Amino acid sequence: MKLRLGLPKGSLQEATFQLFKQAGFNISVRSRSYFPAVNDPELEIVLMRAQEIPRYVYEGVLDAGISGLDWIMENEADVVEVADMVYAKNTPNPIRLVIAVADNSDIKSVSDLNGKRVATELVRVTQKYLKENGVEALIEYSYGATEVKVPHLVDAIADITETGSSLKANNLRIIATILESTTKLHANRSSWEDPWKREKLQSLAVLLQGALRARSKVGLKMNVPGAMLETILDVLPAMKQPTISQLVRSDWVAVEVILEEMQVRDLIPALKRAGAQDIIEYPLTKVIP
Ligand SMILES: Nc1ncnc2c1ncn2[C@@H]1O[C@H](COP(=O)(O)OP(=O)(O)OP(=O)(O)O)[C@@H](O)[C@H]1O
Ligand SMILES: O=P(O)(O)OC[C@H]1O[C@H](OP(=O)(O)OP(=O)(O)O)[C@H](O)[C@@H]1O
Ligand SMILES: [Mg+2]
Repeated sequence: MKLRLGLPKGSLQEATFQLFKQAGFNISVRSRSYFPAVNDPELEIVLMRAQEIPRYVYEGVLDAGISGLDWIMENEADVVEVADMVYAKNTPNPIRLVIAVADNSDIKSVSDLNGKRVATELVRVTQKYLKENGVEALIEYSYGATEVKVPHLVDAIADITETGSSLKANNLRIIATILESTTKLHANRSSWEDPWKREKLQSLAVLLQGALRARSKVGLKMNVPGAMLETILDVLPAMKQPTISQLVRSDWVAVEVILEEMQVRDLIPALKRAGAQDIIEYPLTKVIP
């Protein structure tokens, strides 16, 4: 038995392959081949455009796939969300589909878009949003490079923003957010009813989400004189229950804790001051709660 899984070519490809590698799946693509090899005989991977994956999952050509919520909605694909995975092309954050106009435009809010031209790759989602806001605008499909069309070709665009650099480079100003989108592992409804496929998808989800969760965390280990232990425990973040182990033939203990990487910069000097020694920090590959 094999699970047929669609992975996105394009913006999400690199980030997705890296995540799979961290989760234990090595995917290798030969140039121009859309069926990459993977070190799991139970997976058959197909590389496709993220725009189309939800539709093929819905139709059952694929058992499951990875694409953004934006394309699941644009395709109106009735699929099962197996896992929400918050990563994008460049950052570990959600992306937004926004409406933007030229910095110096008279358009201040969505209601000013009546009768205006709007270019977007996500025509249906944009149309629905404007309709809900009582706006009638001319929405045209854009094949990409959408930002450059303002102000000469269109009055506004609805486009994805992640770091904001494309908007900034083209002197655009956001007037509304249509939706926030994250990357979804999603499945075909009948594939999800198949016990083997469901279990395979759930295992995949645990590994992928475990890998994502591990990215912002690190492990910290140190040796502490027994007498200093209470002071050290006061310094460590209150929410954590550190593991304490006795060092052989000594009254020292080893203290181990997993925490947010962001906390470490302040913590290590404080631990040192409080008497900890041999402090080591190590990266984590997976964290499964
Ligand atoms: N910075 C980003 N810009 C655009 N899409 C992004 C970004 N980060 C993540 N995504 C997600 O990637 C998917 C789009 O992927 P895909 O690669 O098929 O299109 P694309 O990036 O427009 O391709 P291309 O590179 O040919 O323009 C969407 O589901 C979107 O949510
Ligand atoms: O906020 P940012 O970090 O700048 O990312 C957003 C940009 O990335 C995507 O473009 P893509 O690379 O897919 O090119 P395209 O416009 O040709 O589709 C998206 O359509 C935006 O243009
Ligand atoms: Mg694009």
